[in-house]
Amino acid sequence: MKNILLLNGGKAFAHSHGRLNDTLHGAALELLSNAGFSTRQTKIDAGYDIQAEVENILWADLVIYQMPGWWMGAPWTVKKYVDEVFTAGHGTLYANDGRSRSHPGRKYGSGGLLQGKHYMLSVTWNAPEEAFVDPAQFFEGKGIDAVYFPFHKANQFLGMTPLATYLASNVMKEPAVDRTVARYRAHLAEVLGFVLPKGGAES
Ligand SMILES: Cc1cc2nc3c(=O)[nH]c(=O)nc-3n(C[C@H](O)[C@H](O)[C@H](O)COP(=O)(O)OP(=O)(O)OC[C@H]3O[C@@H](n4cnc5c(N)ncnc54)[C@H](O)[C@@H]3O)c2cc1C
Repeated sequence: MKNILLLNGGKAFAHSHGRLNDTLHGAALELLSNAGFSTRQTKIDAGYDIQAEVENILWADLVIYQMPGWWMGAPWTVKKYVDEVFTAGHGTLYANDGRSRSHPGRKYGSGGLLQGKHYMLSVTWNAPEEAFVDPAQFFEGKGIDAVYFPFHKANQFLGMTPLATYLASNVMKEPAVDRTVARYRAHLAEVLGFVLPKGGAES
């Protein structure tokens, strides 16, 4: 894995200020560039060229989505990015929906052209960790990836495979930004298989 596209889905709106997502995005960009990866970045809320984003995804071996949890999923700006960029990628990001005329009921979702590439979610939530993992709490113990099931499936429709999700929870009541950034750096080093530079270990 060499080329990494970092998508910053942070946005200032209501009680989200976008700063934590900017901070995590910036920390990842710095860490991964220093670790020798080639990086490109897009701040979605600042605007983007749809065709250039298709090219960025084709260039990338890994796409990282940094975004806040808004109403149980991705912000509308990130959903719009997916709708615009993935749709423009018909013929390059995906060939078709994967079915054949002889078996119209089978293999839906297998027409992606990005086999061998990966994507990763890094998400910030007001909800505490327990809300995701405890069967008695709001998300019924289903975990963060169940909450993002359609978002995962959109990326898998292109043929990409997920890397482990990074969840920063309780970020409004207890931001603990230094610890959140340190955990994220450790997560990136672990999933990408490199050693954190000295002083960069989880605190
Ligand atoms: C429309 C909407 C819907 C939402 N829906 C949900 C939902 O369904 N579930 C849920 O759990 N949450 C929900 N939220 C909350 C949302 O997930 C959080 O507001 C968001 O994750 C915070 O990310 P941010 O980048 O905007 O952080 P910010 O608002 O920028 O920062 C969060 C805190 O961290 C501090 N901080 C950030 N960066 C730094 C830094 N570099 N140094 C020091 N301190 C820093 C800030 O001062 C603040 O206290 C929703 C929010 C909105 C606006």
